[in-house]
Amino acid sequence: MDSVNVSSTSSSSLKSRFLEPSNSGISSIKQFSSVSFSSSSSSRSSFSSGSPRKDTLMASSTENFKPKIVNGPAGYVLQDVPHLSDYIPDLPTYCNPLQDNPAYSVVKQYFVHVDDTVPQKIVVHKNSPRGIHFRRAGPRQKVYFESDEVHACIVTCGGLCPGLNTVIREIVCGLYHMYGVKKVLGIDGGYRGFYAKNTVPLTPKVVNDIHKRGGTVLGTSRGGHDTSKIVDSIQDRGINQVYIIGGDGTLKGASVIYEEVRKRGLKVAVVGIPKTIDNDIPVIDRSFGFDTAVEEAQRAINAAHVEAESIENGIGVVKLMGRYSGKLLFCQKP
Ligand SMILES: Nc1ncnc2c1ncn2[C@@H]1O[C@H](COP(=O)(O)OP(=O)(O)OP(=O)(O)O)[C@@H](O)[C@H]1O
Ligand SMILES: O=P(O)(O)OC[C@H]1O[C@](O)(CO)[C@@H](O)[C@@H]1O
Repeated sequence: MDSVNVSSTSSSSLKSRFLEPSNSGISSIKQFSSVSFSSSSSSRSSFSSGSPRKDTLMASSTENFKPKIVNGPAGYVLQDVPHLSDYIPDLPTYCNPLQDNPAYSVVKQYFVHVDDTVPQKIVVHKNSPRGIHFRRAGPRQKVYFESDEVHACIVTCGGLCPGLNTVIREIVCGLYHMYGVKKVLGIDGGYRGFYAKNTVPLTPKVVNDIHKRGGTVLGTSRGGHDTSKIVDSIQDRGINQVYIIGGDGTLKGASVIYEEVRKRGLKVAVVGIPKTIDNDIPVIDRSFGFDTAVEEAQRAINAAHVEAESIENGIGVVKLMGRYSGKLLFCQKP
């Protein structure tokens, strides 16, 4: 599926992707699913708490990657994320602009407390350690950038997944309307777009209708990750917030970009937004696009079922995406 999607987007220009309607994300799921092959996903499926995607991420992260572990009482472990304040001393903070937003200011306790964390395992025994926790996502009362100081960029890498354009749109509209950020740049065609391609300014007007289309309006690619060239480009363009949407390879790429940013002492926030059509991310219930993938796969299965029923000894075989996860398969109605 990935190769079908990537080649279909990489041949079109950044401008035409914004102008022309395309359904490449969803229709290519159909396209792939309607080709019949055998399914082996179920034999490799895993629903254990130590999901393969997470293990892969942890084990094969970049050489320099050292997890930030904080131990607390009763066996509490926080597997933390790195922060600008780890390497930039005395970083000033500012009040979150959301506090003046009429839509939010009336809601009490809207902000996430800096010490809020989420447990990996919800069920624990009375005497067992409290276990691994992750930082809770959400808006903080204090932020580290002033609105007019922010120059953000967004890049999409790896294979397609339904919902990529919605995520791009939400970042742009969220930054504009909620945080008063006016400078957001789209990077064309994945990581290599940082140094080899065009960029496009993203505004709420530009992204207004993109959530109705499949694929990614920014284009995507595999390969082309030259860390120092990417960080040179970030530095040259004065970018200080980098939103990176992609799978495990992309997030390993984000991790090395962060390492380089840290090494150079830059005030640049690197944000990884996990994309997987396989829904194999622990802790969260659903990764974006998974429900659409389930629905579209169901259509292919229904079509194969009709075909198989219509002839004597007919067999319909549908191969689904899912690699070691198998969740796409298990969510189908028989
Ligand atoms: N270990 C790594 N270090 C730096 N960059 C990487 C690494 N692995 C992958 N990348 C870069 O990340 C981008 C996307 O990687 P990849 O093709 O593996 O897709 P992915 O993000 O895993 O998505 P998918 O789930 O669709 O495969 C590519 O530009 C690739 O060069
Ligand atoms: O091309 P490969 O290695 O078979 O990988 C395909 C796998 O990649 C994904 O598209 C994304 O993880 C899976 O859904 C799919 O099973």
